[in-house]
Amino acid sequence: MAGAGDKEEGECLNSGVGGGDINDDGEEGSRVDALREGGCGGGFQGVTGRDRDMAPITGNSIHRSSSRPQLDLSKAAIQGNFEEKNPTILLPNQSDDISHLALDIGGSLIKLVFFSRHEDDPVDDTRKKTVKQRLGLSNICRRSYPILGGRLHFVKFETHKINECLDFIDSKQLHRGIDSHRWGSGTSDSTSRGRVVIKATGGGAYKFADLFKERLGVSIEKEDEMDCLVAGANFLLKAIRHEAFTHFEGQKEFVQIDTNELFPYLLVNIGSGVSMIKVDGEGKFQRVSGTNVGGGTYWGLGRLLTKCTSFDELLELSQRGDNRTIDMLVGDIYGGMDYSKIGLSASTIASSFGKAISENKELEDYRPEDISLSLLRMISYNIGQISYLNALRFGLKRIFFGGFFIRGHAYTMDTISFAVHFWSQGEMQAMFLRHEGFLGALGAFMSYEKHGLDDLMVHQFVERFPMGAPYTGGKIHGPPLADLNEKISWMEKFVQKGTEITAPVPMAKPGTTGLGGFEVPSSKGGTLRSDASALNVGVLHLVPSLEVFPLLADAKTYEPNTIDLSDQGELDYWFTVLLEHLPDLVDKAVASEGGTDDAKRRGDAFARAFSAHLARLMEEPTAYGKLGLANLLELREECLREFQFVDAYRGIKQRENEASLAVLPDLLSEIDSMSEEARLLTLIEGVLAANIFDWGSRACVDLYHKGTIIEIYRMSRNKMQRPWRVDDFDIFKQRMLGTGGEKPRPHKRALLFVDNSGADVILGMLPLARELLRRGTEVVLVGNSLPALNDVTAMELPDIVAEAAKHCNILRRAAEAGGLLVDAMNNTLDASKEELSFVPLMVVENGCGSPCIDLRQVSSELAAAAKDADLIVLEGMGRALHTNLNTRFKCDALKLAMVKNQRLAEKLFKGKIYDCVCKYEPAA
Ligand SMILES: CC(C)(COP(=O)(O)O)[C@@H](O)C(=O)NCCC(=O)O
Ligand SMILES: [Mn+2]
Repeated sequence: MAGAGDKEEGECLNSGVGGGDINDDGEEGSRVDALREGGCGGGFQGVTGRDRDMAPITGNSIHRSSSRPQLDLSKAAIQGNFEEKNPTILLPNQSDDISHLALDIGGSLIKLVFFSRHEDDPVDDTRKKTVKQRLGLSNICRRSYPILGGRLHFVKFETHKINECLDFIDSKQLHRGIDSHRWGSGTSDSTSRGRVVIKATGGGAYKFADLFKERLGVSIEKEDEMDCLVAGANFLLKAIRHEAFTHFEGQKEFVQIDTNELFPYLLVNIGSGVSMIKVDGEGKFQRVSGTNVGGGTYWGLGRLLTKCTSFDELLELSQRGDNRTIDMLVGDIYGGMDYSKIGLSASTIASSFGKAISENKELEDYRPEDISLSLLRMISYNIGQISYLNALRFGLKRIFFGGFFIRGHAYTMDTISFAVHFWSQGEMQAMFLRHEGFLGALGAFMSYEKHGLDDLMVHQFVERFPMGAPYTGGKIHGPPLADLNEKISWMEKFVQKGTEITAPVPMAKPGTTGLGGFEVPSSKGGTLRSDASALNVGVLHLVPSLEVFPLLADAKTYEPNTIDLSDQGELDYWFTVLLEHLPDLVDKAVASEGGTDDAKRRGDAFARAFSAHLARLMEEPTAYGKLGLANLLELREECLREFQFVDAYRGIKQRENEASLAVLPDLLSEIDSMSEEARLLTLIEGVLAANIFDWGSRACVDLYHKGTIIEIYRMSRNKMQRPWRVDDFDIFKQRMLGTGGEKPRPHKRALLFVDNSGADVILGMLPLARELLRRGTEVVLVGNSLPALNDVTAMELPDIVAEAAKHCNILRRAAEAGGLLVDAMNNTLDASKEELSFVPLMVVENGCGSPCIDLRQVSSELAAAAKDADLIVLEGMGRALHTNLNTRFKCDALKLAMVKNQRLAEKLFKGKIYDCVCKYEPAA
């Protein structure tokens, strides 16, 4: 792996180049030693005191590896104990944002891909340290990954406004993060040293090279367009889960591509002209054909014939067109009849624009809308047909279409798909790519030598859809805005300027003619933006530490979402629920930030951003990839974070924690007075009853007005009545307590996925954890990495456990053994065997900030903890019902939740609100 052990020259410097935290990585020890001694040539001069104030070391001073981003090592200092094997090194001058960029400069659009890296928060988290030791994670650290985390941004500009693009690069200083020796030009000879080189492809890479030099002082290094297209397509198809989709008869469906079965395929890139490339592997391809009738033809002819001033306008016109007025149809020739013998319906186009020859009409007599549609159909069919023929020629079954001609336009895709389907008689599939226009730019980006991106896997990418990106009527999709104020003012402007994306356009199911294709576009309406791809592409977060949860019985077929939102009824319902929640959530969020004017402004911007997302998704539910309820709930949290609401339920969580901790001792002594059997039932009842504290449920929030936390908790417990709606308790009890006097062996390690703060975790899950500990099972509490609603986070859990441990020896000893009690920390790290004989209670973060959990992408901590686990307890609606209800695990799994939504109860269990679910499934 191109990581810490990279074999390139400048080896000793590599340790610095790869990242600031050299701690925890055994491999880096020698480099740290070198650093201490001021070794390794010039690279570490800043550390040893020589040239303390030296500017960032440039490529000139040392031959750098091109494999990783540069770090500014000036004033670097070892933090803490010098004797420690792998001390943390502080790099005070390291900017938190290192950027890299590549371009595809086409005839009409400039596509820009850039990478920004943010340093991790250097919080000295004692929990993490001990957990790493406990779980044997000490050798796992970011440094063993090929690259550090960061974000990949996709932006486009119109080529004739190239100055806007240059301004953008300049304002973000994107070209500063690059030098030819790091994100290598590949030509590391002396002539290129010190030169700032940007990789670019497309004709504009030649045409505008001087302008780039003049304006930004950078050299453009041209990359072959075909190489880039293929590299970009291969990357997307391997790295992004919901990238490729079919679009047939108005229905978009994502296709899961097995990377082992990706090749060969035909890549059809529709730009101004069209290239058809047979792709056989990584870097293995051949341009087998093409056609000069492409996007440029549509736009050029369209401009002449309709006087449209932009491509998007032309496409938009087609939405309202009827090509029958201008195209000669089979029916026109056959007196309104189908020519069914050869499979042609009366409405099949016999000759594009053919009617114009027999009618005594001038250009002005035709509606521009009809001309545009006729032209669009002509070109799309033609491309579809030639693609089919080429796929046939080489025996290829899959054809991927890319390029900005498509523009996420439903009708264009349907037309191409129809042609491929029709000619191949259903044998071949036309597929489209969500990042259709960025293939070249991505490929140019990939051509920087060994940035490690190509080593990453699908679970290490998280796509997010920030709203802080200027959107101006489908023309320019500008940069994501980092500055909060800018973001908010953009949101304000957005609302003033236009309501394009807040005015959803229903997608009517298209009428097909059965034999010969569609008569009119499937999605009509003047307000529909033709460039539907505007908000289809998010920011790609690269999180190298994410892993697939190892206990999934079948990771390949895993589907986190239980409810299918492709059902319109479900979608409408959940959209309404989320919109109804919004005012209350904004109030809570604003209050959590002190209710200041600034907080109110941010709250307003958040509400607008989230509503705009919902509107966009109403318009096209699959715009951001396959849509599930979990995505919607996470999107809400992401929007809050985007407008800097760190923890909207902070106050509520605190209040409920305090109230619950106060009654915990009484609950524990009540539990302790019971028989083993009664105790187990009471504990499970307790978890279910306490799951009622859910601020994401409208019904529950209404309930909270009716009593204190403790009153509601008591009421909920009193109402517990078996059998529950799903009741596997007896099977679980049998596994735990055995039958006929035979004691089963306790589980070795249990992972408890906790849910809400307050009573839920303190009076529900902690007592259950305590019981498991008492029985000799190690317990790992799995908490959220980031706040979501009133969920408890992994960061908050140690304090809660510490408070609870004051009243309970079992919890105290286990927490000590697990390194959760700060006072006991030092003892624990070098504790005697006797002290460690207690089974530990640990805390790990789950890697997400959502009320639900997608187990394809969890923290490395959780994945490591899972290796020895033989019991999983998933708690709450989000984690056990909305997601994972049907998930099978390699170990025993208990799913516990109270259903706090009437519709969900009906839908899933034919039950009613406040029903409980206790689903137990032994190892698959
Ligand atoms: C967001 C939630 C999944 C959180 O539930 P939890 O996981 O805390 O049990 C849940 O509150 C929910 O599905 N709410 C839906 C909205 C409503 O019923 O009002
Ligand atoms: Mn919750």
